[in-house]
Amino acid sequence: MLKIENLSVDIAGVQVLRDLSFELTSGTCTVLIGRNGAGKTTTLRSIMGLLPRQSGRIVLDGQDIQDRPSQDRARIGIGYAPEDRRLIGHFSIEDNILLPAIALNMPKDERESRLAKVYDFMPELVKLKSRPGGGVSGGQGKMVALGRALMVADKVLFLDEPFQGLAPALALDYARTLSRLRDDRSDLCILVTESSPKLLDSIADETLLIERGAVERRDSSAGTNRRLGTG
Ligand SMILES: Nc1ncnc2c1ncn2[C@@H]1O[C@H](COP(=O)(O)OP(=O)(O)OP(=O)(O)O)[C@@H](O)[C@H]1O
Repeated sequence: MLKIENLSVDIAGVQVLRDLSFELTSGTCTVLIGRNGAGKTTTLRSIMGLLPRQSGRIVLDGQDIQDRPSQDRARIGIGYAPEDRRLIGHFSIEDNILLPAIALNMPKDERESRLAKVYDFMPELVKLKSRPGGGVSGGQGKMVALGRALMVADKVLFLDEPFQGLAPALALDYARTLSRLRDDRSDLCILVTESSPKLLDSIADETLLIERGAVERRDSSAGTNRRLGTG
């Protein structure tokens, strides 16, 4: 379980996240919905340790991780696919997928067994593996970015606006892949950000709304929004 407690983050002297608190549970998919500029990317980047926080705790399976260096996030099992896919154009797709494992100095056996699991789960990546990173479409790139995040995502998977710019058929494929992942991986907390909830309605176990850097939980059964407590 990942717990975010009272996270506040300023960027350039402006408060962007305000006392944000929420929890992610293993085996579930949480969707963080918010309009442009609401703070979705800032939330993920802050949890990844890529932005400094003013206050707040980040607790993974009972351990405080907020003061650990950002490069430790992958080591402790958090996979992250940023909004811009960040594939390296002159590396092969396979090397792009392997990048976090290489960065962590993972032993070759482990790297290969993790890669085999990613290919098992996403066989469409096998066909692309020899292509250069710069030689795939936007939608294929999103799949590669998901595979790369899965290389290290033992506990948590963050996907930042994965549907943005995807054609409807590819978006449906991506949503199906996500749905399988949610069903297959009871050990994984999944957090997906989106500006529109439509595609994710069927796989969201919980939907959080973020507005001007503060989070609300949408209680779909009651049809109301409830501001999350700050304690
Ligand atoms: N580098 C920066 N400098 C100044 N302000 C920033 C910076 N990065 C983000 N912000 C501000 O922080 C707020 C939240 O931005 P963020 O990118 O987290 O939103 P978002 O919900 O992910 O939006 P989008 O859907 O457009 O990606 C916005 O008001 C944005 O202008």
